[in-house]
Amino acid sequence: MSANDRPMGQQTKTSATHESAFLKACRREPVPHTPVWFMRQAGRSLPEYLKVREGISMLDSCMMPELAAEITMQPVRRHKVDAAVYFSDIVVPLKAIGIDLDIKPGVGPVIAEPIRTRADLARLRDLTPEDVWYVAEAIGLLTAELGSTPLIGFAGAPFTLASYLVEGGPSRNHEHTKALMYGDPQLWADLLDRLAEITGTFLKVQIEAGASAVQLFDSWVGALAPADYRRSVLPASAKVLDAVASYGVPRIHFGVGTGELLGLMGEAGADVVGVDWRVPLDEAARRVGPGKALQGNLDPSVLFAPTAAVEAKTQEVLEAAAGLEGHIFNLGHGVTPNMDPDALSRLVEYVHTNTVR
Ligand SMILES: Cc1c2[nH]c(c1CCC(=O)O)Cc1[nH]c(c(CCC(=O)O)c1C)Cc1[nH]c(c(CCC(=O)O)c1C)Cc1[nH]c(c(C)c1CCC(=O)O)C2
Repeated sequence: MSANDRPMGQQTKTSATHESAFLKACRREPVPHTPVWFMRQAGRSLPEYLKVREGISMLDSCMMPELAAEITMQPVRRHKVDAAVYFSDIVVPLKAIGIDLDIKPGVGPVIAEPIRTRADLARLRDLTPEDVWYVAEAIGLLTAELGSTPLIGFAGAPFTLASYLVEGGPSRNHEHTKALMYGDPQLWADLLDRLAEITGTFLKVQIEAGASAVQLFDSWVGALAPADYRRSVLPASAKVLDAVASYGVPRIHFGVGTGELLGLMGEAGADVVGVDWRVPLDEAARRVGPGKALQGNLDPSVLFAPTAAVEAKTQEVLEAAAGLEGHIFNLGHGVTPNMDPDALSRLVEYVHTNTVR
C-alpha cells in the first residue's frame, strides 16, 4: 500500500511520525530539540510495570499483546520520551522456534541444552511470522495508540544470541563461545548465519507491523578484538542489517564496551551507531566516520547521583554531541531496576530544554 492509498487519519499520523525529532535525528536532519529515549525504559524501575507484571513470567508477558503494548506505553506516558521501544526480549524468537529457555529474574536468559555441536545446530529452525503472531498484534495496537511517537523494534545480534545459546546462560568471559569461534570456525560461521536468518525475520515482522526504526543489540560483542569481530561476527550482523535495508527505516546498532569496534559496527551497515559511556561522542564520531548518526551516551549509574551532578554530566554529553550530524540522547546502557523514575523524567526534560547547537 502506498502512502496515498491510506485512509486520511493514518496518512496524517504516518507523516507526523516521519517528521518526529527522533526519526529526523536518525536521518541526520535538523531537529527542534535533541530526541531522547532509554534502553530498557520499560521495566522494573517503574511501579506501574511491577504492578501489571504481578504473577506473570517475563516470557509469558512478551507473548500477551495487550500487556506488552501497555508496558511499552508506560515509559512514554511517564517520561515523555521521544520514542517507544517495543517490550519483548532478545531471546523471544529463540523461544518461538522451540528452544527450551527461560528468563530467570536477576539472572537473565538460561538455555536448558546449550548449542555446541553441528547436531545441535539443527535445533535452530527458521522463524516464520506465524511463530511470533503476538509481536505483530502488539505492534498493531501500539501504532494506533502512539500517535506521532515512533516505535523502535529490536533484536539481539547473532554474536550476543550465540553467546547465550553456547554458554547456556549469561557469561562474563564467553569461554565456550570463544572456544567454538576459534576451534571450529565453520560451525561458528554456520551458527551465526542461522541466527542472522532468524533475526532478520524477527525484525521484518516488527517493521511490517509498524515499527519506525529498529535497534540491533550486540550487547556483549565488546568482548572481542577488532580483527576477530571483522572475521567472525561482522558478516552475520551485516546480513541482518542488510535484510531490512530496503524498508528504509533507520537501523541502530549498539553494543557495550565497543569503543574499539565502533567503526566496524558502522561498516556492518547501521544508520545510527549506539555508543556506551566509555568513549565521548565527538571521539566516537571520528571513529565511526561521516554519514551516520550517533546514539548515547550518559553512564546509567550517573542517575544515582544528585540532580546537579546528573545535569553536569548530561551537559558534557550534549556538548560532545554538538558537532554531530545527528544525535539521539540515550544512556550508555539500559535503565537498571533501582533507578529513580523521577530522575529519568527530569533527565528527559533537561535534554529537551538544553539542546546545544
Ligand atoms: C542482553 C539483553 C537481554 N535482553 C535484551 C538485551 C539487550 C539489551 C541490553 O544489552 O541490555 C533486550 C531487552 N530486554 C527487554 C527489553 C525491553 C524494551 C526496553 O524497554 O528497552 C529489551 C530491549 C526487557 C527485559 N528483559 C528482561 C527484563 C527483566 C525481567 C523482569 O522484569 O522480570 C526486562 C524488562 C530480562 C533479561 N533479558 C536479558 C537480560 C540480561 C535480562 C535481565 C535479567 C534480570 O536482571 O532479571 C537478555
